[in-house]
Amino acid sequence: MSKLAKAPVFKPFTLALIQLGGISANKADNLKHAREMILKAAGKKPDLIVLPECFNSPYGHVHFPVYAEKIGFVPGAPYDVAQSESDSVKMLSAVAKEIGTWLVGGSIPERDNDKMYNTCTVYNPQGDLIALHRKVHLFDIDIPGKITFKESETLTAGSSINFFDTEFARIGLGICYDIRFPEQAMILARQECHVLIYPGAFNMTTGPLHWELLQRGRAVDNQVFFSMCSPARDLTAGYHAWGHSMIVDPMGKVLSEAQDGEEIITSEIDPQTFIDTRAGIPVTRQRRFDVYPDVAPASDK
Ligand SMILES: O=C(O)CCC(=O)C(=O)O
Repeated sequence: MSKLAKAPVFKPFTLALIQLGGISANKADNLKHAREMILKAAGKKPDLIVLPECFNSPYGHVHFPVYAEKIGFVPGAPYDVAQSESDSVKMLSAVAKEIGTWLVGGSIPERDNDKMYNTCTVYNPQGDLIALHRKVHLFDIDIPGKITFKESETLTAGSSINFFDTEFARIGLGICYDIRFPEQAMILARQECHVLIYPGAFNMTTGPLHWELLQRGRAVDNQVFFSMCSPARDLTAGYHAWGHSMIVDPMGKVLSEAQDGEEIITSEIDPQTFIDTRAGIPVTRQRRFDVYPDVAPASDK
């Protein structure tokens, strides 16, 4: 791994999550509504806006191939949005530029040759597509009588850990089921991320028990801010999302939480909490790499 660039100085900022409702079978309508909600969120003057997992498509195997878009992003290379074949990328880029705000574009089904991914794209306030994360851990679960889902029937897993730098923080990315793998969050934290953002869509079985627990757990383990943004619950849809989009601080305190309908929530992200947590409970300096293997990036050793 090449040496990591130094993380930006962590500065106060406002984070907004859009718990998007009304995701229908019509992609153009979904993009139009997402755009309207981004404009509405911008009225709260946030520095960073987040959309939920699978925001342009209903969630399900039958839908992924129909809604999948070619993005063609190559990490480290400039991306020309004007040449993009993705309507979602074009909309997100244009609206990020229009409002002059950082935007984490939830996720969409992405097609790359014969493979499909669950993919999150990130835009700077100039509208440039600057980062992309493909869900690393596919949602394959089977809880008899409750929920069976196998994303791997149609999707391919991503194979990289991703973060991006803003002028106020280093922000790590994951998508939904990725949260169940503490290693991913731990590596992002070791790569000096201050805030981890995972668009997600838990369900009515695992949501009530695990949604908050996992976010508070990852926040406390890593002493970072942690946030998941869900679609609103729609009982007429095939997949019933849990909702409850949430922002958690490094002490594990829930700063803001949505209910289950369409809603925009915001929180002030205060670096002092990050500093105080790490000073008061100094686990970042108490690790016993003599007892267990180090997971820090090789370049840091
Ligand atoms: O882990 C869970 O319980 C839900 C995960 C999920 O819905 C997803 O990855 O899309």
